Amino acid sequence: MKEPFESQIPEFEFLSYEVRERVAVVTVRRPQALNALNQDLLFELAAVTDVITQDPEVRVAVFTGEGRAFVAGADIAQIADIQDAFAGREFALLGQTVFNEIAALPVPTIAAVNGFALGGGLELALACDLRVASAKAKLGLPEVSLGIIPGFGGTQRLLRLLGRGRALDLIFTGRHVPAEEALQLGLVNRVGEDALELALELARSILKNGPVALALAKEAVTRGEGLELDEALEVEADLFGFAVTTQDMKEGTRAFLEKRAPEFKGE
Ligand SMILES: C/C=C/C(=O)SCCNC(=O)CCNC(=O)[C@H](O)C(C)(C)COP(=O)(O)OP(=O)(O)OC[C@H]1O[C@@H](n2cnc3c(N)ncnc32)[C@H](O)[C@@H]1OP(=O)(O)O
Repeated sequence: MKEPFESQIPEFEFLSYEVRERVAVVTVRRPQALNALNQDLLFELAAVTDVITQDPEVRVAVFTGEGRAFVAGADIAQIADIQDAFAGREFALLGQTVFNEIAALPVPTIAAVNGFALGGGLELALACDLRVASAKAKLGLPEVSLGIIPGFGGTQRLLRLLGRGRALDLIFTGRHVPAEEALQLGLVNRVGEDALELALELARSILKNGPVALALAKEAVTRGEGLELDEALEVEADLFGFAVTTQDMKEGTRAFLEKRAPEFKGE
């Protein structure tokens, strides 16, 4: 007999994982250190991406933090112990690999920024597709204040999201950007009282749509980002071609013509 999926979920020390109405909620739980990312926590984040990918229930994933921080960065005590350039590069590559895995998740991902999202914390949020923040959240890349640079993808993902001028403003000053300003900059998509509630509300509005179409749309945007426009448009056309072959397309178009809500199966 097949084991229920829940029994295959590993025990996490620094994370909790739960699924609420098809939304996976991953909560980073190391509140005594403002959820700073030590190496074990990074390994657990990598493991949880496998869980999300394999969990048949999950259609959207939300990442958030326990207590007053989302994630206050990589663990500064561990960084202080790094002895040479090789080990420093390995540390950056570890964080980049884990965040690449999060960025490559097939389902839409949302960072619910409930408090400080600094350094590696903002880099985690930047690896998600969308970011929502509570009004009290503060976001930034303060690495230069420690004599280092963002190393978990921040220099590249912030550049792509905000453009060179605004990215370098945040990277050079290392300042903590308040949520309202982050909204104006386009660093976050929405601001409200409670980041998790906001993320779940956003997830609900995504869940109404065709699951395969969501994955294909994410793939089109992701693959197109690094290409010339003509090549990127070819990728879009190919993925559109795939979308029209799905059961979800048949259901979505039929439901429209029959003036009823679609019932997508993700096939
Ligand atoms: C490649 C990636 C590189 C990086 O990510 S480098 C790290 C970038 N992040 C930062 O530079 C932020 C560091 N943290 C802070 O600046 C402050 O915290 C805050 C402004 C976020 C909050 O300040 P306050 O409210 O005064 O709290 P508190 O007493 O500083 O922090 C509570 C406990 O949390 C620990 N902690 C906070 N951030 C980190 C961290 N990133 N790494 C390791 N520990 C951290 C502290 O040390 C302390 O611990 P204790 O109570 O034992 O003194």
